[in-house]
Formats: sequence, C-alpha cells, structure tokens
Amino acid sequence: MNSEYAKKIDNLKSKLKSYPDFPKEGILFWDIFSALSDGYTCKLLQSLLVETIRCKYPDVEAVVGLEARGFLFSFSVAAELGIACLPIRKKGKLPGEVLSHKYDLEYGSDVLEIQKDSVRPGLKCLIIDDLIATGGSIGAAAQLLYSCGAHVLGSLVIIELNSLNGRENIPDVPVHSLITYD
Ligand SMILES: O=P(O)(O)OC[C@H]1O[C@H](OP(=O)(O)OP(=O)(O)O)[C@H](O)[C@@H]1O
Ligand SMILES: Nc1ncnc2[nH]cnc12
Repeated sequence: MNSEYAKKIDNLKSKLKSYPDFPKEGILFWDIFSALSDGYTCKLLQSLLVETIRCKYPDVEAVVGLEARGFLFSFSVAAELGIACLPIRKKGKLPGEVLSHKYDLEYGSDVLEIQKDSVRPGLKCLIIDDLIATGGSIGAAAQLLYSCGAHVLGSLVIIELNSLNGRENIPDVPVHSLITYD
C-alpha cells in the first residue's frame, strides 16, 4: 500500500473516538459511528475498504457482514465491487433453516446464525466487521461458513485491539485490520 493509503489511515484514525467503561466497567469502547458523522470520512473509509479488498483479497466472491456494525460495511463494499453480500445475524433474526454457533466476546457471550442455503460449497468468502477484540465473533462466523462448505479467505476489520489476542485465537482465519490499538 502507498503513502496516499497511509495518509487516509491517519485521517480515519483521527476521527475515531473511544469511551471508557462502556458497556461495562473496565471496557474501553471504540465507537465506529464517530467516524461516520461526516460525509468525507464515510467516503474515505469506503475507499480504504474497497482498495484493501482489491489488493489483499482479489478473488473474493461474497462479503459476509456480522450483525450489527459489520452490516454498515458489507453492503457498501459489495455494491461497489459487484459481489454478493451475505448476513450472519444474532440468534432468532434470520428466517428459514439456520445453523447456530455460540461464542464469547469481550463483554459477554452470544449466538450467531447463518441461513443454511445462503452459501454454495466453495464460495470464496470474506468476513467483514468493524472491530476484532477477542476474535470470538469472527471465529464463530468462520465456523458457520465452514459448516456450509464455504471457502473462508479471511477477514477484514477497521479496528484491531491487540491486547485481546484476537488473531492468535483464530489462527485459521487471516485477519487484515486498517488500524490497531495496543
Ligand atoms: O472479537 P470479539 O470479542 O468477538 O468482539 C468484536 C465484536 O463485538 C462487537 O459486536 P457486538 O457483538 O457488541 O454487536 P453489535 O455490532 O450488534 O453492537 C463488534 O462489532 C464485533 O462484532
Ligand atoms: N472494546 C470494544 N469496543 C467496541 N466494540 C467492541 N466489541 C468488543 N470489544 C469492543
């Protein structure tokens, strides 16, 4: 990636805000919505995500967004790249036959689901989300995709929280992040 890309990353970083003790005491919460409150940064972020996918995952056939914040980015990049946009949602939100996977995250545990027939075997998928903390959500999403026979190319997030060892916890799923915090 070139120096123009690095400048865009610095610009994006300057727009991100964090909130101590949310949603629980001891958690420093990184709020992706703070970067979306001006149109310039929305365009900047969109172009960074699309450029990163074209460079790192050129063969991708479907982006898989994780509810809820991942959805902000999965549709917009899929529309620009002209590829499929598939949802993985929290328990009880998807109609039809679903597969479920329980997982832990930084401030609790949850269940993610995928529609059984949403993925054809071998489909080259990229998981997209706003942030990786423990890696629980991306790990659960990858398990669901494997169960459907998908080929998981990796994952793309805007923010990576290094101290929570997310990428080490999901060694089978390559993680690409735009910004990391220690
Ligand atoms: O790496 P992990 O430890 O799994 O944490 C990261 C996940 O946590 C947040 O989602 P959350 O489940 O809070 O849902 P939301 O997007 O609906 O707010 C975030 O958007 C990621 O999906
Ligand atoms: N620290 C954090 N900030 C924002 N979203 C998160 N999801 C899990 N941990 C988080």
